[in-house]
Amino acid sequence: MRKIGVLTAGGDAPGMNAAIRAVVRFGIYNNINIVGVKNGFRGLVEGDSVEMNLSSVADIIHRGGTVLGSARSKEFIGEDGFQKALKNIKYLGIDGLVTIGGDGTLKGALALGRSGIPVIGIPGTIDNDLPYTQYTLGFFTSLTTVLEAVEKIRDTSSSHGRTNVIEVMGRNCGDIALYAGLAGGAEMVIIPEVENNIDEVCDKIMQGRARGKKHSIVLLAEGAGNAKDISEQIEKITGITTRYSVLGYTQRGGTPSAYDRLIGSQMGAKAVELLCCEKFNKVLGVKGNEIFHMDIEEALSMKRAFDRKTYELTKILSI
Ligand SMILES: Nc1ncnc2c1ncn2[C@@H]1O[C@H](COP(=O)(O)OP(=O)(O)OP(=O)(O)O)[C@@H](O)[C@H]1O
Ligand SMILES: O=P(O)(O)OC[C@H]1O[C@](O)(CO)[C@@H](O)[C@@H]1O
Repeated sequence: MRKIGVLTAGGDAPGMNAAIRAVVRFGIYNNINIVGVKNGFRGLVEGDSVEMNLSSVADIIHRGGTVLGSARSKEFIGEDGFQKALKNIKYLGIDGLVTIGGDGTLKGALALGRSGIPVIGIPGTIDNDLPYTQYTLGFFTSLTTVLEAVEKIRDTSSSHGRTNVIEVMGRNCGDIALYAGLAGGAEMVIIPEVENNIDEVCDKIMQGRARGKKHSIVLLAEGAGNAKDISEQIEKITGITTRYSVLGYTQRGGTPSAYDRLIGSQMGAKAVELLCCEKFNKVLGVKGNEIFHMDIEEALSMKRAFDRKTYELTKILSI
């Protein structure tokens, strides 16, 4: 490996900068040139890149977002764009590529791998929706941000004796809502993995009231419904004033947590190591305290196992 490229695609996620930094520094330490591809796969299609040196990644480990920029590139998926990307990879002299992003990014990496480009994927998305890995880069930072919001909203919920519905991101995955629900002591979580039973949610709120609870927090995953509709339904059934907040992009930015910096750094270095020992077309993941790798194709074929235990526990602990 003489030259490795690195790109970030899809939604940005805190911890991506730590991973970029590790690819660059670990690569240079091993006498490999590193090129940063700008704005995800769009940068490959357009040949937009920058040679990276030790200073290119100085002062970024603690920053959210991605210094390389990100994009959702439709052009790359089309045949013309894809061929342009392959041409630019050759032109830039890239021998191997590290992609950082979610499931779409992994599909892009797999397509390149099948065309003979050695690739390694790093899972970077706040959604935690990749079935093969316990955690993705950005998830824990996002959770922390959600918890800060939950705590602030809980204050006003208690003061006014209201119900507050908080809508969080996650696309079709309920993990942000579920884990923030458990860690934030929410009364109920509404997630796509479990059929929404509004009567059960309302019963829970009323039970809480009956034993003197002042606040009621409902965490809603974006994939399970709309905060305005759910709030209106709750207010209608319970008769309790119900407000809603949509946390939106606050969840995707901000200072990466210690955990996201750690796994970002470990994965960045591991990606370079795998390319150097000719282990190609792999994706990295987390299991317990370990970083592991597996074939991208196999990882993409896996189905998500729903964490029902955590869901049940969240319900039990909020009685
Ligand atoms: N089937 C595919 N084949 C080739 N490339 C793909 C495919 N799907 C997605 N991509 C490329 O990967 C990019 C990132 O994918 P996508 O926009 O779905 O985000 P993601 O990686 O899933 O991240 P997030 O989970 O944060 O949304 C796309 O913009 C596209 O360029
Ligand atoms: O950046 P965009 O295209 O608005 O995408 C938003 C989506 O991206 C994510 O932030 C990350 O996948 C999702 O949680 C959300 O639904």
